[in-house]
Amino acid sequence: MNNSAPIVQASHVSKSFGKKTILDDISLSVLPAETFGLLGPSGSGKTTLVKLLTGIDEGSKGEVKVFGTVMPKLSMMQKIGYMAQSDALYNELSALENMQLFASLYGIKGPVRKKRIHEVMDIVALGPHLNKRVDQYSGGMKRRLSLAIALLHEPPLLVLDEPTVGIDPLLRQSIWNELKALNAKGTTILLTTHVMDEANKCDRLGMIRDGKLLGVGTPEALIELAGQQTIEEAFIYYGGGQA
Ligand SMILES: Nc1ncnc2c1ncn2[C@@H]1O[C@H](COP(=O)(O)OP(=O)(O)OP(=O)(O)O)[C@@H](O)[C@H]1O
Repeated sequence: MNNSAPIVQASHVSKSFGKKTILDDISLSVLPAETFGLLGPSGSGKTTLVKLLTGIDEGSKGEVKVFGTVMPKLSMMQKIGYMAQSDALYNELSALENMQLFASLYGIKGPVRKKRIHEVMDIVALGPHLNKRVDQYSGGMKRRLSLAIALLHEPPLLVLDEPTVGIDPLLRQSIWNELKALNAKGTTILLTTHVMDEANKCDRLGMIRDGKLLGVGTPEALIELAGQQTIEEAFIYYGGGQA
């Protein structure tokens, strides 16, 4: 694989549940060290697509490659940090115990484990709450802990499903700063959002509605091509409506 080869490549991917088509012939590439945002309303198929791209689920048609490997492939989990939309946390354990559990799954041990846990908990501003049980965490704190777990094994690809839902604006800004710092160090980020101002922070966007990819490009290019002023207007335009 050369340096500019896509990190994620979806070719003509479709997914149906029964007779219902949820994703319809989606092709897209995520490039090294970019933040690629999947923007779409609730129910448009973002989570379903992300699950296919991470190999959690398999498409009905088409092919997904991550780092040049055809998915799904279990061993790729070492290279992917995945933050699901619903938090996969052990509520009766403390944050620290949750982190230790996930660290051991990734083979991170000893002093490295301790250092890394403190690093990622600082990123999400949960350092002072390390020993608190997760069932005493707020919804936003659980989101932040899930993000910290996704960052734990320093994966070269981060896949984040609605990472900043329920997080206050100040912390959201600092998480975005961190995501951009990770980009600068070479980490590739694929995230989903339905928030327009977050979409503007992505290097490139894929606009998705009713399981169809309406357009892919930089926010500026998508706005300009649509002859509109904002991402929101461009989204309506690509969806066939009047902005
Ligand atoms: N296992 C499943 N069986 C049947 N239908 C499903 C299944 N999973 C998802 N769907 C349907 O697929 C569609 C897309 O769902 P998906 O969760 O991918 O959307 P989304 O864009 O992530 O929405 P949200 O932002 O609300 O999470 C929805 O209509 C949903 O009901």
